Formats: sequence, C-alpha cells, structure tokens
Amino acid sequence: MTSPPQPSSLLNSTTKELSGHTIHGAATLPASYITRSPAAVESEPVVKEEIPTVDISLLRNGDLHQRSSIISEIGRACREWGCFTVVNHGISEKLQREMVEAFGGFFNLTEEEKAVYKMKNIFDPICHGTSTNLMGTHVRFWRDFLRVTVYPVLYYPTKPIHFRRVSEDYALQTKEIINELLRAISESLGLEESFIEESLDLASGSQILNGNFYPPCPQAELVMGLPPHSDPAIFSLLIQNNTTCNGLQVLHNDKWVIIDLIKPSFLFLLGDHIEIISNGRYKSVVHRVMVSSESTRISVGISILPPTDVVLAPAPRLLESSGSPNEPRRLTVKEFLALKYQNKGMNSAMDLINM
Ligand SMILES: O=C(O)CCC(=O)C(=O)O
Ligand SMILES: [Fe+2]
Repeated sequence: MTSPPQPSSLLNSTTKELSGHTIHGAATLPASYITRSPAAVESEPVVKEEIPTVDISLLRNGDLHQRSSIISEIGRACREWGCFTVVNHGISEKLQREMVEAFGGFFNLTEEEKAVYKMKNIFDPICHGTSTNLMGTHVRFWRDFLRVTVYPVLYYPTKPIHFRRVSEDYALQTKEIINELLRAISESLGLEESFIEESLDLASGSQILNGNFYPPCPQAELVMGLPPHSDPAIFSLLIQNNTTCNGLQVLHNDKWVIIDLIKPSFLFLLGDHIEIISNGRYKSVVHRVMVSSESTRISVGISILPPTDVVLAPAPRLLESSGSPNEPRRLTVKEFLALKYQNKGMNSAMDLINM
C-alpha cells in the first residue's frame, strides 16, 4: 500500500489521483479545495423543479403550425430559463452511452498516459487538465476534464481505442441537431433562420467535445466540481453517465435547481454568445456542479464555437428596441473571453459588452 502523499504533492495531483488517495484514507483535502462553508451549504436555496422540455422532432417533421409552436417554446425556454431538456432528437441511447464511456475510459488511463494531452494553452485542440480555476484565483475545483476539437479536424486521444470512432459519429449526428436549434433560436428572435450561423461565421468555426470527470470526494459538501458560471459559448448539449449524483444545478429565480439529466434526453445550456446576439433578451444560464462522496459523475458536452476573430454584437434588428443609452461594444470572441476571465466570470455577458 502506498503512503499518503504530502500536501505539496497533493497540489500537483489530478482530481482523480486525489480521490484515490483520500477517499479510503485521510479525509482532509488541501485547503484550496474547500470553497463552501457549512453555513452556506445549510442556507442555500436548492430545489427540485421541472425545467422546460422541447420535442425537436417537430422542427423536422411537424406541420407549419407545430413547427412554429415549438419555436415559440424554445424562445420562451431561452428567455425564462436559458436551458431546457431536448427530447425526440433521434440520437440513440447506445451512442450517447458509448460517448460517455469513451471519456470514462480516457479518465481511467494512467496519469502518465493522460499527461501527453496536458493543457498548455486554452486554445489547444485537445487538452486534459485538472481542478484549476481559469479565472485565476488560488481556489481549486473537484474536476478533471478533456476537451477535444472534433471539427474541422478530428482530434482524439489514442486510448481508449474506440474514442475516435465514437466521437466522429457523435459529432456528425449532434451537428444536425445543433443546426436545427440554431435556426430555431434565430427564428424565435424574429431573425432570418440563418442569422446566427452567418453572423458568427460558423462555416469557419469548430465543434468541441468537453468531457468532465468528478470522482468521489471525501469532503463533498464543502467543495465544488465547478463554481457558478455561464459558458462562453453559443450553447452546449449535455449528457451524463448513469450515476446517483445529480450534480448539475442551474440558477433560476435566485434558486439552484437540481438537474436530473435522464438519457436519452440532452440538456441544452444557453451560452454567452446568444445572450449578446439577442441583446440580453435571452440569458446565458448560470450553472454549477456539486460532487458526491460516493459516485463518480461524468458529463459530456458538445458545442460549436465561432472563429476567435469574429465580432460578438447584438443583432442590429434587436438593438433598435433595446432602450439602452450606450452603443454596446463590439468585441471579438477572443477579446470577450479575455475580458470574461479578467472579470473572473462574475459579470453577465451583456454587462461585459456594455461596460
Ligand atoms: O458537468 C456538468 O454537468 C457541467 C459542465 C460545465 O458546466 C462545463 O463544462 O462548462
Ligand atoms: Fe458550464
């Protein structure tokens, strides 16, 4: 049996290593992981509530009336929640399971094998990282991640062996749903259906897979998998493994709503880019991740990103009626990301644009 590592080496460990070292032994984590006080845990409003559900088969196969009523439902969900459950999307539960298992297989490789993909730059097309907070503080979170660009070039870890085939199929099949949702969201804002696609030059953009790994944690109540944040993205579609831990929570009307992510549905999470295009009519959803002392949670998100030099700005048609006294700033995707990190993710996307 190996002896428990010293505190300094714990700080260089991945979350997975730390979980292995602590869960069966000493249950004390390095102080930088403790981000919640018992009093805060007690007093936070956490509730179970049903979030909107959208049947997207009706975008494809419904008659005109059904299609327009689904577009209104998508609009309402984006306005009131910034998230919804996507059902009847046509992707098999088998492919979803294989995708989650492929990420699980990667996270369970040895630390040496995973280190090949260690993040050097946040724009690396494939990168693995752990616990750190990109917002720049000395706080750490209970999560390992692997981010992989799957389009226009398919990157993949060489192990597990089936990662390549599964991620290629998954990227191809989800792309259709992503495109349908992009068109529906544009229409729901009263814009041409191709507006978002064209204004963000998505034909030159990329498609990204994000795998998150949250192993059991001995002090689960006091740590966070991910702190409250909105995604600097257009939107993501999320799935998770079969776990007893419903770790994801979204902020709605000042309460944290626990998300029960049941396969084969996807969870749609609206990101900052659409908040900006919609001139704040739609809000990117603030969400956070809690962890469990017993089970491992794996989540996989897929999203598309515009080229980093594309300008993020409200759609001109939505600007006229906004009533805002100032012209919003025109920031490129790259500048927006830098500003978001500079402000430690504390401001909404529209606040950053209007600053
Ligand atoms: O693990 C989750 O459910 C959410 C992950 C997440 O919020 C992210 O990767 O930005
Ligand atoms: Fe997120």
